[in-house]
Amino acid sequence: MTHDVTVDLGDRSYPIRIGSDILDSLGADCKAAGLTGRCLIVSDENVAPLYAENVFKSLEKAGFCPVSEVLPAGEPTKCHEQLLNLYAKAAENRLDRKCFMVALGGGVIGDLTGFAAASWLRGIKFVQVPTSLLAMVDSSVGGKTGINIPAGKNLVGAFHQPELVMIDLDTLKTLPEREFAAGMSEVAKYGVIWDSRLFQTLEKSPNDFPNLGKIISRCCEIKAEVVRQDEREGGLRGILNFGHTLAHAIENVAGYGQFLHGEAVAIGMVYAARLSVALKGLSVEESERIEKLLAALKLPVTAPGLVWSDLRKAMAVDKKTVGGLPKFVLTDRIGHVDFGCELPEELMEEVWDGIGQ
Ligand SMILES: NC(=O)c1ccc[n+]([C@@H]2O[C@H](COP(=O)([O-])OP(=O)(O)OC[C@H]3O[C@@H](n4cnc5c(N)ncnc54)[C@H](O)[C@@H]3O)[C@@H](O)[C@H]2O)c1
Ligand SMILES: O=C(O)C(=O)C[C@@H](O)[C@H](O)[C@H](O)COP(=O)(O)O
Ligand SMILES: [Zn+2]
Repeated sequence: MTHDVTVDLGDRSYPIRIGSDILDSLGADCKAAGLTGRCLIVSDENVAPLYAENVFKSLEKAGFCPVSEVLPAGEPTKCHEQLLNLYAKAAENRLDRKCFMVALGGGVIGDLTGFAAASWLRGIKFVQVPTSLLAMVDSSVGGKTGINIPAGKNLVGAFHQPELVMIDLDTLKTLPEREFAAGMSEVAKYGVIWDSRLFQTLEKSPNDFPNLGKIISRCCEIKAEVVRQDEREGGLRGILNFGHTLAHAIENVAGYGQFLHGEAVAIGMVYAARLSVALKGLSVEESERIEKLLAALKLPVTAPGLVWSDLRKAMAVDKKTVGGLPKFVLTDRIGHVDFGCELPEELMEEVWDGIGQ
């Protein structure tokens, strides 16, 4: 059985299809979505051996002509060299404007492939098949695509919506524990920014998720609603960046290796919660609840060894920085946030000192 959440964007609307053991129907669903021609399936070295054959066969059976490209796993793959590599594959396989790409994997593959599709021939269609928890609840939905460059995280990219998002919950069975926890970080984010009941559900049993499908579906609903209201981040969409102002700086300064994105976001959310106590009247008790939940989800809540001046320098090139001032998403109570908040420099450093140690 499948369940659909719709991302409602007029003539660019698309379904997020959620179900178990549904990779076999990808080809038929792509056909139903009006896709045609050849397609380039992009995956990584961990995911491809597990799922690429199924996806390939399903697309072939539905009459498409698939070709595959398998990239190294991990954040460093979200770079311009791999983007050029995908353009080369697209050229070699004569991907024309009627063809499409399929991103099979986590957020790294989704962001990179989405940007390749957004820019190849000035834009061809693509499909997201997220296989990590993080990609299911966040990166595959909403059309933010892009790559990292040495100056910073996600600095080059485009808004380009997929035609379809296919979430096969069974693929989570092979996801490593650390990657699962990283995905739970973005799940907890939705609780803080939008849904206090979701936050409470996680608090009640942070190590056991009998209703994981429902939790994933709820996260997709929240993201779909935020994106419906503000596709290109003119305002409201900024709330999805809760914890990310610091997180992106941490990932960049640590060299995209030490911390997974979700882990950096967890540290960033602790930082944002503490800032919120100082500036938004968030109670110390609620700030501690956020911190306790993240720790219970097996996420890091401190980041020893990173130097504030390096982080501050990295923040200066973040895309949310305007006129040298980084913007933060802060919360006054669990379930509600404000975006675009500016802070005194001393406070930024003082609160960091409690986390960076
Ligand atoms: N576009 C957006 O809106 C958005 C939102 C959130 C995060 N992101 C981006 O997403 C990226 C992080 O995504 P991620 O956490 O999925 O990382 P990832 O793509 O590196 O995947 C995590 C790891 O798990 C492996 N993996 C994935 N699915 C698997 C499975 N089913 N079984 C076994 N192994 C599997 C991958 O090979 C990889 O090693 C970051 O670059 C982040 O910036 C983008
Ligand atoms: O979809 C969004 O909007 C988000 O902000 C989701 C974030 O979890 C994600 O990490 C996103 O890639 C951050 O985008 P950026 O434009 O701030 O780099
Ligand atoms: Zn994120």
